[in-house]
Amino acid sequence: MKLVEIIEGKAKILIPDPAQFSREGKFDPAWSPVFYNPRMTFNRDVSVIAVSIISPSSVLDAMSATGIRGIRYALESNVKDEIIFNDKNPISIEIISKNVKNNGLVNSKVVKSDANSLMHQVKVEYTDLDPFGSPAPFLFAGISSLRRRGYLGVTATDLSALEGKSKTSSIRKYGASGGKLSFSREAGLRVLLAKIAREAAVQEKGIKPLVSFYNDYYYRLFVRMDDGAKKADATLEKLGTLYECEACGYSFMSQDNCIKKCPYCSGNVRRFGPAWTGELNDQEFLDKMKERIPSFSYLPNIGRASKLIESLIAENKYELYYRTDVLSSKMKINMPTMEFMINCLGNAVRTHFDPRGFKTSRSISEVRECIKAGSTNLQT
Ligand SMILES: C[S@@+](CC[C@H](N)C(=O)[O-])C[C@H]1O[C@@H](n2cnc3c(N)ncnc32)[C@H](O)[C@@H]1O
Ligand SMILES: [Zn+2]
Repeated sequence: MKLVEIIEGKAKILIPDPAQFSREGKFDPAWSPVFYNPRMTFNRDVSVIAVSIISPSSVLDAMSATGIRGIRYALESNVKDEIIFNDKNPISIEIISKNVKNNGLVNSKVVKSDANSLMHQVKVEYTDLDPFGSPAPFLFAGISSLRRRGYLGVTATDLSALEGKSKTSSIRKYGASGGKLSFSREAGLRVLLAKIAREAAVQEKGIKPLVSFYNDYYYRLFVRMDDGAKKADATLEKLGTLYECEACGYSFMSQDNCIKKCPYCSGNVRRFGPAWTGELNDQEFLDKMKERIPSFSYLPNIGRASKLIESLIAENKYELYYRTDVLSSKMKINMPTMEFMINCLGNAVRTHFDPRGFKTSRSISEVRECIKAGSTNLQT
C-alpha cells in the first residue's frame, strides 16, 4: 500500500494514497483501508483548541484510524502525560505506529482492541469518541473510561437518527420519539446530550456541556463528567421535551413531557425527546477558547473557528432557534430578510445551526409581528 504524507495542524501524517482507492476519478475516505477525512479538519481544529483548555493528564483516542487526532492533541493541546491510541483495524495500527514515531511522541501507547472492551479497562482524564456514524454504542463505555472528574469528546454523524428523520433509528439509538421539528439541528444536539446524560446517570455521574456545535452534517461536543449520585440527579432534572406549535410556530422546552396544546394559541404541538433542556455551552469555557485563538493563528481554518466561537458565545443566552422560512410559510406571507428580523427584534442573533435561523428572547407574538412587518417591507 502506497502511503502519502499530509500536514494538518502541527502534525505530519502518513495516509493511504487516495489515488490508489479512487473509483472513476472519485474518492470517498470510506473506500480507503484506513480512514482519513480532510472534511473533518475543522472538527479536529476546534477540538484541538478545546482540549488545550482541558489540558488533560491522559488521553484515549478510542478510534484513531491514522492517529491524527491524538497526535494533534499531543503536539498542540498541552496534554500533560500519556496518550493511548486505539483502533480495531490492524492496518490502522501499522499506520498509527509509524505516525506516532514520525511525530516524535514519546509517552504514547498504540493498542488494537475493540473500543468498548478497552474503555472498560482503562482510566484516563479525556476520552475522544470519533466513530463512523452513531456514537450511541460507545457512550456507556466511553464514560466508564473516565477518572472521577473526566472529559468526553464526541462526534456524531448520524443526523437522521438524532434529528428524528428516521423514527425507528431515533428510538433504537437514542430512545427519542416524536415528530421532526423545524429547529431539528438543535433538537439533534439536545437529543445526543440527553443520551449522554442518561448513560452518565447510570454510572452516578453528572454532565456539564462545555462546548457543543453543528457543522457540515455532524455534531461535535465536549462534556465534563462529575462523580456523584446527586450530580447525576441534578443532570437528569435537565432532561425534558422539545415542542413546536403547528399553528403559530411557538417553540419551547419543558420538563413536562405531556403538553398537548400551545400555551400561546392553544394549537396542537409537535414534540420530540427526551432532550437536554440546559445550556449547550459553558460561557467560561467559550471565553477561554476565544482567548486561545491567537495561539492557533497557524491553522488555515482559524478564521472560521473564531467565527464559530463568537456565534456560540452570542447564542448561548438564548433558547431554541426559529426559522424565518417556516414562520412566514405558516403565516402565508413573503419571507423577510434575516437582517430585517434581527434589527426588528432587537434582542436577537443569527444561529450557527442554520442560515435561515435566529434566536431571540422576544415572545412569539413579537416575532410574528416582525415577520409581518418584514414581509410588507419586501412587497413595497
Ligand atoms: C471515523 S474513523 C476515526 C477517524 C479519526 N479519529 C480521525 O479524526 O481521523 C472511525 C475509526 O473507528 C474504528 N472503529 C470502528 N469501530 C470500532 C470499534 N468497535 N473499536 C475500535 N475501533 C473501531 C474504525 O476502524 C475507524 O478507523
Ligand atoms: Zn401556538
